[in-house]
Amino acid sequence: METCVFKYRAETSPPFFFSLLSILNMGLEGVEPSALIRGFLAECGGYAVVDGGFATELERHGQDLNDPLWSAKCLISSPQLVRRVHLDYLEAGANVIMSASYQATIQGFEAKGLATEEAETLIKRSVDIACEARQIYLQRCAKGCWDFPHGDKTTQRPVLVAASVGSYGAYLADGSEYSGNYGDLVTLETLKDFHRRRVQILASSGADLIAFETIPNKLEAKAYAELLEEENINIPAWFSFNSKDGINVVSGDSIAECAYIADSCDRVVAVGINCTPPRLIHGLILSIKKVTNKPVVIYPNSGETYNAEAKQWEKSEGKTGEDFVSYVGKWRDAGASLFGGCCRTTPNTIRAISRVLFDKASLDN
Ligand code: MET
Ligand SMILES: [Zn+2]
Repeated sequence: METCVFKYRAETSPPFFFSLLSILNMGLEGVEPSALIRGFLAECGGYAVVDGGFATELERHGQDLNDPLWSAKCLISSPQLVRRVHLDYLEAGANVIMSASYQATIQGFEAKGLATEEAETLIKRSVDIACEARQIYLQRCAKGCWDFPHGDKTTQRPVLVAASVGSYGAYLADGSEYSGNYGDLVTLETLKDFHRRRVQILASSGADLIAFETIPNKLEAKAYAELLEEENINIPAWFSFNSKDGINVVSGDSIAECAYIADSCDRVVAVGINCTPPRLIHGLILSIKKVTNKPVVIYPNSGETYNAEAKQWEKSEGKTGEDFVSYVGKWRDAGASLFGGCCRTTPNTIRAISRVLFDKASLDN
């Protein structure tokens, strides 16, 4: 297996690349996958920073993503902007950037008239673009062009590229991404067949891990876990669920049962929550910690609610926008290890999270 970060080793040679990434380069055979993420977290200083909202950041840059492909539309129309947004998150302090493949599906591209081969190339391209951004970023760091938001400027910050996988509901673009209700006709096999090819492509794309994001129900978590085993996927994965009530995932399935599915799969190295209001995160971390010792990843949305009729985001109760960063210390104390943002969070959110985690002064406050 080739991880695209590995080729930077000769140029940069930070200790990180000899430890974690040399293991990653060997694949998962013979290595306890959780050791990979723990090594990565140790290299990061105990906690890692994940990037922020990707699609909504493309929108902030003027893109109209009112399209079934959502952010994946920009893989065709604005690949430079995709790279730029990755770079903005790296510059803001992210240790993990997620590819623009969330809603990039073979079925979705084919519905736009693309050939299967073109669709597959675009999915792989999403990871290539993220890897290019990382290369540019690391080269700029090596030249000392950019200041690190934290830490020793002579040390390379570890950066992983995660290949994003959105749910079947995200592809349907019919609201089921946030209801988790696929109806009785959708079975475990339907979901595995839907995701299989994209997961295969992403597993051999050069990404360091697969981020299964915004998982709305137990069935889809089970489908991912079985796919990882059946296809012998040899890069690690994380499972991240979404919730509307802080108790269950959006379908009503219990977060404990969902987290247990993730815990039972050796290839899953972190479990968590994304695209969920910040005020619900604390309780969810505690519930997840009860069923797994795997690191917990959380990247809430800004706390605003999308009004589908008015086609706009509206303020809701609790802290929203940059204010939610004040919760980060509490989430860390509850046991989370990876922190970022989802929809409507920005590079400023990520910069602020990075400051809270790594700035000694703010930790003591
Ligand atoms: N990583 C994806 C994004 O920020 C997650 C979307 S959640 C609906 O675009
Ligand atoms: Zn989101």
